[in-house]
Formats: sequence, C-alpha cells, structure tokens
Amino acid sequence: MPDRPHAEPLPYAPLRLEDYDISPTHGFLPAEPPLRRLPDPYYAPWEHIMDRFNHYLLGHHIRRLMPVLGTDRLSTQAEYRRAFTVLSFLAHAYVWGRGGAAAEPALQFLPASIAVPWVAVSDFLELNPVVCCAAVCHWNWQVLDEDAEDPMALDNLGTLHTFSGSMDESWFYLVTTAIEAKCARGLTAILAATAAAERDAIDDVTEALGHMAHALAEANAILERMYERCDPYVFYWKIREFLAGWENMAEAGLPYGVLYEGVDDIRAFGLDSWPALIRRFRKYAGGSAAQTPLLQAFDIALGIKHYPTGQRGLQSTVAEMRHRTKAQDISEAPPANSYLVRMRDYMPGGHRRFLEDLAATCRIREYVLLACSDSLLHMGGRSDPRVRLREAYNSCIGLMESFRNKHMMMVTRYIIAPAKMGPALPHQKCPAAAPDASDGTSAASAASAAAAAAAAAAAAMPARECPLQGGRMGGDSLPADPTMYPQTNTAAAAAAAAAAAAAAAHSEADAQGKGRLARKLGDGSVARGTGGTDAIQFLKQVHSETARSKVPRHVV
Ligand code: HEM
Repeated sequence: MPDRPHAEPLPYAPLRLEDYDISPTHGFLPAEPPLRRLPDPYYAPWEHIMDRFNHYLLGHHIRRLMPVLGTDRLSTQAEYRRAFTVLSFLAHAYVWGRGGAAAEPALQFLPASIAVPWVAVSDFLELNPVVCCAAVCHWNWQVLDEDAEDPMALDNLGTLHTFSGSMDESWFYLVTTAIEAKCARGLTAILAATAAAERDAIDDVTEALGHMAHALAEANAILERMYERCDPYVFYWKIREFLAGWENMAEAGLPYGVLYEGVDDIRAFGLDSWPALIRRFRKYAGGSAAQTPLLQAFDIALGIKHYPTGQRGLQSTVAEMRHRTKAQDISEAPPANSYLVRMRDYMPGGHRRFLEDLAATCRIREYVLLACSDSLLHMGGRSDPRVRLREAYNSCIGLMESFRNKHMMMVTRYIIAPAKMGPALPHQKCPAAAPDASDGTSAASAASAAAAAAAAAAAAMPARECPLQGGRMGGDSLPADPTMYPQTNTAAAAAAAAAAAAAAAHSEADAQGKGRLARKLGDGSVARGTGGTDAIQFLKQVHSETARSKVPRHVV
C-alpha cells in the first residue's frame, strides 16, 4: 500500500453487506419482493383501504376512513416495511388529498390512527415518519414475470401503489427501483475495491473499479428512460404534491409542519398556549431519490466530497493531503453538505450505518492518488498498472458526473419548465432532451443548457403544439379554467385558500396557506425540490464537485 497521509493506518475490517440489511443481488431493495398485504387479518382495515386507495382518494374518503390499529402484531422486517409503505400512503393522502374542488387546505393534524402506528413502525425501521424513497421505490414493487431472463429489468417491474393511479407515477418510482437492482453488483464491487486497496493489490482495485463503472453505466442508461413513460406535466402537477413533506411548506399551507396526534401529546395545551403547541409540530422533508443510499455509497467509495451549499471545498489531491498532514488538521473532518447528511435520517437504520462504516473504512481515492503520485513513481504507458488504475477510477467519476448531468437536465424538464409554464397547458409534447454535457467543460451550465435546448425545441414546434411559447400557447395566454384540475389551478387554489384562511381558527397558519407545492413560479422565484433544496443551485454544486474529483494525468 502506498504511504498514507495519516500517521497511523486506520484499523480495517471488511464490511459484509448482509450485516446492513443489504442484498448482494438486490442492493438496497429487499431480496424478496415486498409483501403485497399484511398477512394478519387484524390489519385488514388498512389493506381494505389500500385495495381501493385511488378510488378513496379521488372520492375524498381518505380523510374519513381511519381505524386505530396497534403494531404489536407485526413480526418480520417485511411486515414492518409493508406497514410503513401503507401508512406513508395513507398519511400523505390524508394531509395533501384535499376534499372536493380544492375547498380544503392541507391538513396540519395527523390523526392518531395513522400517527401512532406510523411512528412506532418508523422507530423500528429507524427512519423518519414521512414518505421517503424507501416507502415508494424500495418497498413498493412487484416482479411481473418471475421467469423472465432479468426479473428486475425495468420493463418487468410494477408498483404496488401510487397516489395518482397513473402509469407516469409507477414509472417514476420504478426507474429508481430498477437502478437500485442493477447497481447491487456495484456495491459488492465497492467492498472488493476497498479490500483490494488495503492489500495493495492494484490490479484487483482496477478490476473492481471496472465493475463499479459497469453498474454506473447501467444506472445512466436506466435513468434516461424516465422520459419514456413519465410525462413532466403529470409529474409536476399530479404526482409531486403528494410526495411533499412538511418542512418549509408555509406556502403550501403547513407553516408549522404537522402535528402527530396521539404521539406528541397535545392535551396539555389549550388555545391560550398556541405558541407552545406549535413547537410540537413535526417538520420533515418530503420524499426524494436523494434519500437513496446508492449514490452516497458511490460518492463515499470514490471519495467525492460534497460541501455545504454555496461553499467550494477542497477535493483532496496528494499535495493537499500532504499539506493537511503537515498542518496536523487531518483529524478534523471537512464540512459536509448538510442536506445530503440529513437525508440519511430518511433511510433505514442499517443502510445509514453502512454509509457511516463505509466512510470509516474506504480509502480507494487515497490509494489511487498516492499510487499515481509523480513524487512516488513516474507514470508509464497503458501497460503501467497505475495508468489503468487511474483510468478505471476516472471512468467511474465520469459516469457519476454523467448521471448527475442527466439528472440535472431531468430536474429542469420535470420541475423548472412546468413551474415556469403554469398548469393551464396542454402536455402533449416535451422538448427534446439536451445533449449530455458530461465532458466536464460544459457540465456546470447543464441546467441552463437544458433550458436553452428546451427553448430551442419549443421555437421549432408549431405554435399550437408548443407548451413553451408563453406568448402564443403558454400559460399566460390561456385563461385558467376553474373547472379543470382545481387542485392545481392557481386561481381556484388561491381563492379556496383565501376562503379557508378567513374561516380558520388559527389565522396565522391559514393566512400563509395560500399556495401549493405544485404552482406556477414567477420570474426570479426559486424552484425547490421535495427535499426542500434550491434544486438547481444544489444540484449544480453536487455535479461540479463530482467533475472536480477526476485524478489528473500528473498528480502532484
Ligand atoms: C423526474 C425525475 C426526477 C426529478 C424531478 C428529481 C428531482 C430531484 C431534486 C429536485 C433533487 C434535489 C433535492 C431535493 O430537494 O429533493 C434531487 C436530488 C437527487 N436525486 Fe433526483 N429526481 C428525479 C429522479 C431521480 C432518480 C431516478 C434518481 C436515481 C436514483 C435520483 C437521485 C437523486 C439523488 C441521488 C439526489 C441527491 C443529489 C445527488 O446526489 O446528485 N433522482 N432530485
């Protein structure tokens, strides 16, 4: 092993995926398909609602049909996961599934019948009681043809539940599910590369990096398929709202978050102690694929560091590692991106611990940097194992960069563009995807490039078909029809919210509840992810930190 920048090598013990509830074949998905129902008939009332979930949501029944059930009859991990998914759907339908014609605002009080079992199940699984990637993507799938050559291929998967009942929503979840399944071998490769680096087995590190690259290439290919079956209009106006959490949601009618009745005792509070009561409201970010441990595992494995948003941090080069060694500040961990760290609270406990333990044991990037350091050895041609090592490592970085580039364009098309266009628009045509700018030179402006490409595609479309040309067919030129999609009709929604605010007892909360997560954004407004980030600023930084992690030809 090349010299470490640390005075003493850290003790190394190989990690085993099974110890973290990770499957060698399915990665962060369970190895067996998730339960379709809870076996104990005691839970029939929940399952009965789930059998007719979309009908009940459509008919505004979810707010009325809530039995109170305990969790002591759940026994296996699979049952707890099923319960978590069921309760997540019920809870978010309850809070966001407004009564007829946008007449009701989001609800700030979650009844004990949902809150009590949901918190108990969440405690067991060690994650926050709010919808998350695990609930809708990891524990919400089925295999269509079990004899298929690749049972976990995207086209062979179905969802168990959706909020909207649309194929678009199923596809949105299943793209993530299929990526998780395909990358399972990448996790095994990460552990193999880590162990090989410890043994100083350079060819084995290179080979394992090759397997990691293979997994990442598959993830890239699957990600691109999002456009096939998920319409940006449907995503933005029909699906996304249900995935919202209750943090930074004042504009959507939840200024304090949500109060979990029966869990966070409110009996002691009268109306005169409203300030004390609102401190008991819970605030959680909404569901986002940022909650998958997968990308964080690859970041850790490759030593890609993410710094607080708005800060440009050091990516360790050999010189920097040495400088920091001299400065004796290596024990001080660099500041991390707090959003990404916080997203770990939305992952099951085992997966979160895997990331922590991987970070404590994985030294692949250091190994590559030190092996390729000029001061140690002069790099030869392709026959030089260090050249192949660097290439294999950089190819992984390039694929991570490409994934983030594609993802950023996706966010532009699925969030930024619909938010700018407004709801009263036809959604038959999407602008062509912008080319992948992952060569590292134009990546930093990927989002604006995507927006420009979208605008160019829009300009080329006939006026009547073009959803992007606001002057002719755009949101501003079409009067909003209050009878159509009242949930997302800004005029109707604003009127309904104003009426609700006037009628409500807690005037401050309701006065702010005039907007929606899905709404048209004016110029200069920031588009936020369901996780609450300033989406593009955050994603641009994460992308450029990835691009900067490549190991240059001459390491000094
Ligand atoms: C229509 C598709 C998608 C949209 C609109 C979207 C949107 C977003 C947004 C807005 C963020 C910023 C964090 C937040 O506030 O939520 C984010 C982060 C993230 N998303 Fe997505 N996402 C999509 C699909 C996916 C898929 C399929 C994956 C893959 C598993 C994924 C993985 C991630 C990751 C890992 C992050 C954290 C940032 C990073 O590590 O690069 N997303 N996404």
